[in-house]
Amino acid sequence: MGREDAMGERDAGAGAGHAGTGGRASLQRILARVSREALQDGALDGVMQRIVDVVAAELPVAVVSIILLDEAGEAFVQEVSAGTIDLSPMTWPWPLSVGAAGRCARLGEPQLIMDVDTDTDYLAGNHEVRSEYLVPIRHRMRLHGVLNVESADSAFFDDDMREAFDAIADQIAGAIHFARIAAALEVANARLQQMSMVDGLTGIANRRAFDQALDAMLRRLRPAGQSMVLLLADADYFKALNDALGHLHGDECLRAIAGVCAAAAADANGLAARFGGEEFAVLLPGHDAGQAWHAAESLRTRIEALALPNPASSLAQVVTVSVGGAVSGPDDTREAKALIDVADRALYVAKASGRNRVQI
Ligand SMILES: Nc1nc2c(ncn2[C@@H]2O[C@H](COP(=O)(O)OP(=O)(O)OP(=O)(O)O)[C@@H](O)[C@H]2O)c(=O)[nH]1
Repeated sequence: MGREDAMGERDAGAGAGHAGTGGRASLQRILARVSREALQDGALDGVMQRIVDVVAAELPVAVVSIILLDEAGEAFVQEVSAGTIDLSPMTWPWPLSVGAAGRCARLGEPQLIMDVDTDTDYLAGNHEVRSEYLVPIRHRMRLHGVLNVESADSAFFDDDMREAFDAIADQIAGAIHFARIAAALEVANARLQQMSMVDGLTGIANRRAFDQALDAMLRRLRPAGQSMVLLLADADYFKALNDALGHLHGDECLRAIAGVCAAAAADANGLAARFGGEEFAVLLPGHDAGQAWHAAESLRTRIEALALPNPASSLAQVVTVSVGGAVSGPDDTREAKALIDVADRALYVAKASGRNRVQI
């Protein structure tokens, strides 16, 4: 419905919310429309804009705006408005010590200004404005902002009209409350989703993220005619290390190994993951059989070069890893599981043939 339509309907039927049954019917219709907009899904800005648009379409106001407070409730930070006139722009943030809206927020009570020329707090935004009504937008104890309505008619804000705006402010408060909850939930969900993909000890991808990445990589690389390499690196004599130097030292070693795996993966735009326990996986997209051994050997030597003490190792006095690798060419039809199995068997061979070595 356009502004003209709304005015026609209002004039013919309801008398713009003034006393009597017509006024009640109009108020109910406006509240129903505001409520519909308030319940729409979407970002807060869009919801607020639709609400002021509805009010401006239904009532002959010069300006209707929602002035939002910051999270701490210490200053206004944003305004969405609609109406027939423009107001001069504000400077943001707008402190609560300033203006009739600031007074409304400070006192937490509606403010009726019958004649703007006599109110010392009124900030003149347009000389056509004669009267103003401001209502706190509060949900339970939290003040979200102020509903600001300005009129060119000094007699506009009668009891019925003020009652209507009080009710509209309540609906806006509910809309803002739910939009903010929805936004907070979205952030929390994204954070949970991210946490569910990360290994808590090392901060690199966990097994779930690895499985997804391997599937996605195979689906992406094979049609593009590219190979990839999967390396599984398992720390040697790790139980003995834990027994000798304690679990916390073991944890430190795992974090350091994860760092080397992550760097190796990053060099190839790949992914490093904690495969489980003291075992790590590195995915190297674009690597072929010719590069696999070199990549695995480089990983092994970089971890040995960390020189993390492992006095319990019969191989060296430092932490070492055995590495098993599998190569998947573009014509390979094996599933991810089969590829893991190949790398796992190669790892077993590396362990069985002495540890601290590579088997592809
Ligand atoms: N500190 C620490 N140790 C872990 C963690 N996860 C698994 N481990 C330990 O890693 C050790 C793995 O032991 P094994 O599977 O016997 O392997 P290993 O002693 O490294 O022997 P090889 O692999 O045959 O060289 C176990 O003692 C686990 O408790 C962890 O998050 N932190």
